[in-house]
Amino acid sequence: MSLELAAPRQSAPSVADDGVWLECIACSEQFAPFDDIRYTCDDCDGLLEVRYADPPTWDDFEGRGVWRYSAALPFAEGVTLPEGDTPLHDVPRLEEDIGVDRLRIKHEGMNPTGSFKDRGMTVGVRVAKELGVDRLACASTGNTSAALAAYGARGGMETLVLLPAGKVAAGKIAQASLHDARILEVDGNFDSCLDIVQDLAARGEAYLLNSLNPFRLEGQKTIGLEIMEQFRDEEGDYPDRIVLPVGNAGNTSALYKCFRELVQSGALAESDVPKLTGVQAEGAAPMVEAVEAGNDEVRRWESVETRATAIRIGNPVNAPKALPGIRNTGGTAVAVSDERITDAQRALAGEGVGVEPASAASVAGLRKLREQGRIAADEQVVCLTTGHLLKDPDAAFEAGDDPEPVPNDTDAVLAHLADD
Ligand SMILES: Cc1ncc(COP(=O)(O)O)c(C=O)c1O
Ligand SMILES: N[C@@H](CCOP(=O)(O)O)C(=O)O
Repeated sequence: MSLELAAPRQSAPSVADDGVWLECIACSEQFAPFDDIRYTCDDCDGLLEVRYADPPTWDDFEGRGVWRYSAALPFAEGVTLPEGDTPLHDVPRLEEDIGVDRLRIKHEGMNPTGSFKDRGMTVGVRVAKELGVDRLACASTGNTSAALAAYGARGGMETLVLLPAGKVAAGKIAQASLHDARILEVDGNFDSCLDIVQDLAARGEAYLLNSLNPFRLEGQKTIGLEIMEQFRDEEGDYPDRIVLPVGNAGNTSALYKCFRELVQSGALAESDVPKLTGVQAEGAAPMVEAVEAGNDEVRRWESVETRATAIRIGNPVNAPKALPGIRNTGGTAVAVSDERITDAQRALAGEGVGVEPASAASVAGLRKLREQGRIAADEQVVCLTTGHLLKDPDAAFEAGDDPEPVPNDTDAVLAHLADD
């Protein structure tokens, strides 16, 4: 395994604010974190990362939720609902059925707005306040818009969300609507919505809070910190592998950064870093294509389709951060059919864990990789489930059984039950 992780601690450059700065992952140019609004490098347009002179160790964390990890974040507190502290479920039947030594489900659908995006928004909206911006904006397949709307409302700020028309699950639009976001439905896919939001941001019309914003990923990094602490406390060890759905590849990037910082601070041995394993739907799998072909760049897919609308994404903007994360941790990537996703959604529901289709992709991917022999039976695995079942009620109805009409009479109900 070549982690390229253990870069020595850096002393803070002159641009740093309280030991925090932004650094381009392509050309290493450094920037002050809050003197100006930027999402990418001024010089080469590369992706930016938040860097710390002093990444923390386990003893530096106290409290609960995302802000337990404030020592690993740019601020001590944020605009909170609060978020994080999500369950790590055991799923014994699924574990046995798939055939791994341990299987745990980190259910991010249990965040306040029902997805992991809340972890990013609590930090991102805090940064927006620091920068003094007026209007927050995002492109979204649904969950980002729900989270932005809620956290924007919490922070008393104006929010604007651009959604691909007809391709966003009902629960998510309902959330954005009630939390008072201005919702624009674009006649295009998610990737074209993001192109427009990037243009608006470049023209100074809005502060972009998609995962291209490096501060969003700082909040999402806490998924990794929580998994490592919870798994270690319950199993006495760290997981061998984390399997997660991939859309814009923000979580893959955030988890990789989490592990790099833990190794940097001495909190984690390189050999204990879990293998990051990404799963995409077959109809929207540009990252899988790049991993399988050994490419350093991801080709944009202009046409994408999957029932898992949350990961219906053809141009993962965080690919330059996420591809090294998968490769350097010894992970892999796999594409799964919509049928496999629905089967996994049912299997999780059968263990009491209700997730939306994109979330079930992680379990579908794990099963496929086990069937192919690409994951060993002795592995301890955490699957990330990213959004709650109620986000997409239509998909839940399609995957579940139909209600049975019965007369308004107890004997008739008993007769109906006996009929089976
Ligand atoms: C429910 C859900 N799962 C997975 C993803 C993919 O996450 P990422 O974009 O961080 O790869 C998204 C959104 O992108 C999502 O909304
Ligand atoms: N699934 C996402 C797509 C946008 O991803 P982001 O992490 O870049 O905001 C969504 O819910 O909109």
